[in-house]
Amino acid sequence: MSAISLRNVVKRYGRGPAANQVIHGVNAEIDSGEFVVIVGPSGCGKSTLLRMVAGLEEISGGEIAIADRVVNDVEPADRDIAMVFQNYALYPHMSVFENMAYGLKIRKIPADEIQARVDKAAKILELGPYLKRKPRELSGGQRQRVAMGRAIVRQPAVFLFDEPLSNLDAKLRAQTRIEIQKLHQELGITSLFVTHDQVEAMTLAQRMLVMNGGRIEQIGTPEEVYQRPATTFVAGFIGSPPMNLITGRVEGSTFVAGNARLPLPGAAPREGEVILGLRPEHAALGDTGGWPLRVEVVEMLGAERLVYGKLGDAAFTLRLDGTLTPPKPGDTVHLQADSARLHWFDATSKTRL
Ligand SMILES: Nc1ncnc2c1ncn2[C@@H]1O[C@H](COP(=O)(O)OP(=O)(O)OP(=O)(O)O)[C@@H](O)[C@H]1O
Repeated sequence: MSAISLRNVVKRYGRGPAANQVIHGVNAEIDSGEFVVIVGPSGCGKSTLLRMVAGLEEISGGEIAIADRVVNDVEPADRDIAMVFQNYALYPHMSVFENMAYGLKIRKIPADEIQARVDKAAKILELGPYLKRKPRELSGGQRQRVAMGRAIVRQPAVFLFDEPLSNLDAKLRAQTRIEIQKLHQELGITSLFVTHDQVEAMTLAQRMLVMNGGRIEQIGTPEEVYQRPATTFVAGFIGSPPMNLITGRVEGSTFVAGNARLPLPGAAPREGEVILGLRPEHAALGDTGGWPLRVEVVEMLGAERLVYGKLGDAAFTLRLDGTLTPPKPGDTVHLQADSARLHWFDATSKTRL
């Protein structure tokens, strides 16, 4: 059974010829208990898609089903979902307990049941000592946990998260990511999580849905998306620093990019115009031969070093173990790449060959 089905989902803002289409026929099936992350750059339509699942935006075309029931015309309150927002949306005049209990109270859940559910959620989220405080007396991370607690007590079929970590500092964001993972392992509730942060997407997702310009570029596990990106967009978006992408021509066993002639370590999928991809972490330094990289800048990041340079005219980034003796600006180093690590894309359609 699919917990959430998106079938040819379309969104237009406005009507008639002036309408602005922002979602162009999205299809996806999310299994019961799955944690799926929608990731993509600002403006790609991920919040719009999530808000359509929540019922906060009208669906202009296609169908959305939750637990096999089409919900296009179902009110948000009747969709059996709970949403956690970026700004937490807590009531400032209510205590933590009251914030968590509010949604249950208006549903006329008996008081002892409310008490039991809030106590359980507070225990899971370690909010017990703060139940009497007001939101202003909490840290950002604690407020975020209250927002999650409010969603948990509802016992919904689906959790929807709209960039819930983006107001936290880097350290707290990493901690909260781990808490969300634990929560999912414990409760097993189907979750749809929106973020523009690819690290957040990679670490949280069982499957990720990579969006660009209102379309899905790829759906897959983090491993699939990292190891076999379906398009140059995905190749450049997932992974940090991004994959090196070089446009050129395959001529026999040589890749010609501008004035650089790079010997290929294995067979290319085709002759002629292509885009060659190689991740910064997948090139090694050799003694001679290989690809000559002219070093321009070297950055020390602690565990690793980033080397920025040029292969002919093409920019190239190399990631090295921080303990290795680094090359210096002005040096030419010799890159070795394993044939299995090369990615090939069609130069026109930008899809994987
Ligand atoms: N109410 C609206 N009226 C008209 N256009 C809108 C409206 N809301 C969003 N859009 C447009 O729809 C597109 C998708 O917006 P959306 O907020 O879904 O993107 P996003 O991927 O979530 O971006 P971000 O990460 O910046 O929040 C954008 O081009 C945006 O300008």
